[in-house]
Formats: sequence, C-alpha cells, structure tokens
Amino acid sequence: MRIAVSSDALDGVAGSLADALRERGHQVVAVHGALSPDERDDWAWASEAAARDVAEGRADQALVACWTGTGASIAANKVPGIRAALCGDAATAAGARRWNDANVLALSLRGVSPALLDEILDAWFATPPSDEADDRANVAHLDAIASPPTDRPEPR
Ligand SMILES: O=C(CO)[C@H](O)[C@H](O)COP(=O)(O)O
Repeated sequence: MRIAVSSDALDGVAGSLADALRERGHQVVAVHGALSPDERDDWAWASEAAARDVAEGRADQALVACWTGTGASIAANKVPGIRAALCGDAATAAGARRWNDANVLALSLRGVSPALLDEILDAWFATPPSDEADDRANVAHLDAIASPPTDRPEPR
C-alpha cells in the first residue's frame, strides 16, 4: 500500500513511523512536516499535506502524528474524502478500519510507545472495512454531512 506520513515533531516514535510501515511491506510515498527538511512542520500544515496525498490519489492511506494526535486528526478530517481516526490502542485501530473505513491513522507522539505502535499498526492493516449495509450507510453519510444542505428552508 502507498502511504504518506507526517509529524510536526521528531519526538517519540515519529522517526520510526516510516520504517515501521516499510517493515510491513508498505511503500512510503511521502513524508511531511518535521520528517521532511523542506516543509513547514506545524501540525495543521503537516497533517493537511499527508491527507491531501490521500484525497488526491498519490497515496492510499496516511499516518499523521503530533504530540496529542488531536490536531493532526482534526486537520486531516478537514480535507474532503478523509476519514481520520485518532487511535491509542489496537482495538480502536481495528474498529476505525472496520466500522469507519478510516483512511488516515492519527497517532499521539505522547501516548504511543514503540510496542504500542506495533500493536496499532498490526491491527490497522489486518482489519478490512465492513461490508455490512448499515456500516456502509454510516460511512456514506459522512460525505453527506460534509456537503451543503440540500433542503434549505425558503427565505422568509
Ligand atoms: O499536539 C499537538 C497539536 O494537537 C502539537 O504537537 C502540540 O500543540 C505542540 O505543537 P508545538 O510544538 O508547535 O507547540
């Protein structure tokens, strides 16, 4: 799988994210933020860049990180077509893939140890999206939420 990676800092597991993906057979197609010598490393910009790689077809998924993981996930979710999930454990990562069809994994550099990173990545990549109708309907509705309302009230 082609994966873009971003981080706003080089703390904790940030420096090993790309290698952890390559070890699992994935292709790291872009690194952003503090992982790149040429880019702005603030979390909103770094995470946006990785999310746009997915939304614009240069990557299949992205892994975005910041100290809390919250800013990276919020920024990624602002990009149309992105379903970013902040995951702090393997069960959440599996659920994000199964029920949310998440295409961006957001991580906290503060809360994720190297061992926990392995657990989260293993669960994330082992879990396919659900094909049950109610799960697909939920995921499909996300695009509707992000679109302008169609039933606008008449002007008064
Ligand atoms: O967790 C984060 C955002 O959600 C950032 O990593 C945190 O705010 C630190 O950023 P900076 O080093 O630019 O102050």
